[in-house]
Amino acid sequence: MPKLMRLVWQAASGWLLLNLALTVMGALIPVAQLYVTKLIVDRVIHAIGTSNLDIVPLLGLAGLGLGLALLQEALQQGNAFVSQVLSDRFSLYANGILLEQATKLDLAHFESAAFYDTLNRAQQSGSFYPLRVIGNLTQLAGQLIGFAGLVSLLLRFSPLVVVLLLLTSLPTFWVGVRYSSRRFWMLRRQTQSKRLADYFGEILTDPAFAKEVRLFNLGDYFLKEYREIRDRFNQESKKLALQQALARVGIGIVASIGFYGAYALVIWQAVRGLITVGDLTMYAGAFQQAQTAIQGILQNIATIYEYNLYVSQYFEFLNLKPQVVSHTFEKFPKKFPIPMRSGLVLRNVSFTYGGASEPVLQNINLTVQPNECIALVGINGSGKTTLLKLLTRFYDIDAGEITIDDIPLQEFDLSELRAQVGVLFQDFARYSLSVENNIGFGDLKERENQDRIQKAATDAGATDTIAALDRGYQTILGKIFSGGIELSGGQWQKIGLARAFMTSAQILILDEPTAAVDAIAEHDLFQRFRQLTKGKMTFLVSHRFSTVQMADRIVVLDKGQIVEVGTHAELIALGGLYEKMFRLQAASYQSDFSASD
Ligand SMILES: Nc1ncnc2c1ncn2[C@@H]1O[C@H](COP(=O)(O)OP(=O)(O)OP(=O)(O)O)[C@@H](O)[C@H]1O
Repeated sequence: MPKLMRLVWQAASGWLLLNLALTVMGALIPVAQLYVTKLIVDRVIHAIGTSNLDIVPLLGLAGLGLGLALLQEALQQGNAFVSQVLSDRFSLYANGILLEQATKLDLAHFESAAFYDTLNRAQQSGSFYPLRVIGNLTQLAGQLIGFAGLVSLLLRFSPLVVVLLLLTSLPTFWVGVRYSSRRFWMLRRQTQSKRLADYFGEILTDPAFAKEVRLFNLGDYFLKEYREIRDRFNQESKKLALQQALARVGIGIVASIGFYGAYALVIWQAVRGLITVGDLTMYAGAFQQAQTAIQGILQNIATIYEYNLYVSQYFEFLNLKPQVVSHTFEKFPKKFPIPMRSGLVLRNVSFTYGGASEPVLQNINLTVQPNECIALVGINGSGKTTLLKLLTRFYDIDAGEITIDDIPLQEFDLSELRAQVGVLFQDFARYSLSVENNIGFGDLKERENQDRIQKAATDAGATDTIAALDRGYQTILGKIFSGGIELSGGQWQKIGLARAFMTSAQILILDEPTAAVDAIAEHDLFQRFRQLTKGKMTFLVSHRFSTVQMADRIVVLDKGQIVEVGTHAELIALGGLYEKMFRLQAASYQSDFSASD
């Protein structure tokens, strides 16, 4: 609760105070209205009894009643406006914090189902429930003040009535809390199934799946799965709602007994002449309002309790901590050497993915000169991408050491390190934004520098692709937004490559960036890449040996270990795994050629 209060205060302190003030003022009006009604009734009865009607004070009281009613209406409308502004401000603030937190977390978080459960719950809870808690709290403050006023009226009549009122209202509270928490735990339990249903929904609506869904006729299957899960949720919800409704019937009976008991008492007192008819009207009204108020208060507390459970899910997400941080030397991180002198060294490096039982990389030893081009080769799953991800500290290693100019990677500021390692991954991002943005994001400060962007596009061999687009660099890519143009896989790769060329990083990594381009284009591209990156440390992963041969040295990985290192000629002469893979690919090309002959 204090955390939440701080959050709302930071988001919109002025609007929160205004909301509170208007609610409290609005709560006092019904009490004043009751008192004015009593004064009117007493005057009328007095006038009837004495046949002496003094109309002016009566009109004054009626005017006061009207004024109070108008004021209440104005306060209600004013508060509705204030609540809307508060709500808009807060949801923007809370969502912003959630997204900010998401950008700070590790890549490893995005590879865990538990993380997605937490994120999903935070997204569901974050924008709605915190404000509901605040709304209910201000409402509660108003209710308590209004209730105190009514109680002070009732105490003049009988403390017993107040006790009766409290006792007959307690079951409301109990039922409220019980069913709120049951509903909360039900929804929490359903998180993963709900995500699965959402996922099925996404498959049916996401363009990435649209082709296969039609081709394999998967639509009905996913729809059925979706409906089954949602229907199960509906059944559970219905069962709970029915139990809650029955419990509420019981509460209603208890409350009615309380109300009519007290009402009888008031009438009895009036009949005995102990109170005036005005008092009778006031007490009956006060009792009814007080009962509604206390039930409202207790129900409100139960609701706050329930909403707080949801809010805790929002904070659960905000409490996640990234593991990979610039922590060790936060105050004085080492400067990344520009230029690098001795280069990169991996010493006995081992790494296991979180949740995996076996290490994916074991005992890796490798030294790379600042101007060297290294090709990584190995069968699928041998650990090539993982090794490259360690260089950007997407994960921290379990054992060994990775250094640049003898400085361990952890001693650099994380963002400075990442600015020095430019990567184009296999699964690079395709932003459904302009070509200019897609390339410019490679160096955010230069994203409007047309010359840099055009040079990067030229280096990546993307100029022909861009020239063919109607709006050139301003063309929106992808089909999600109006006017968007979809590119082929190879064209997208060139755009991605141009983004990698935007960076002024000293280490450049291309992880199978050319899988979707043809062999000739790949050969051209790597030749250009070699020229452009002369003097830089570069890594490339490719399954095409014609490309791999261009590297200064080739590192062969097998089951997470380096098994061979050398030039193409050396490795062929060695007659090991590399030679075998090379021979197999050459043979398949030959058979392709002879088949086409
Ligand atoms: N995020 C991850 N979490 C857990 N295991 C992973 C993760 N990424 C990869 N792996 C596992 O690590 C091993 C090596 O994967 P990696 O992607 O490094 O191989 P690769 O050599 O680049 O393969 P490819 O040639 O198919 O791209 C594989 O067995 C894979 O299942």
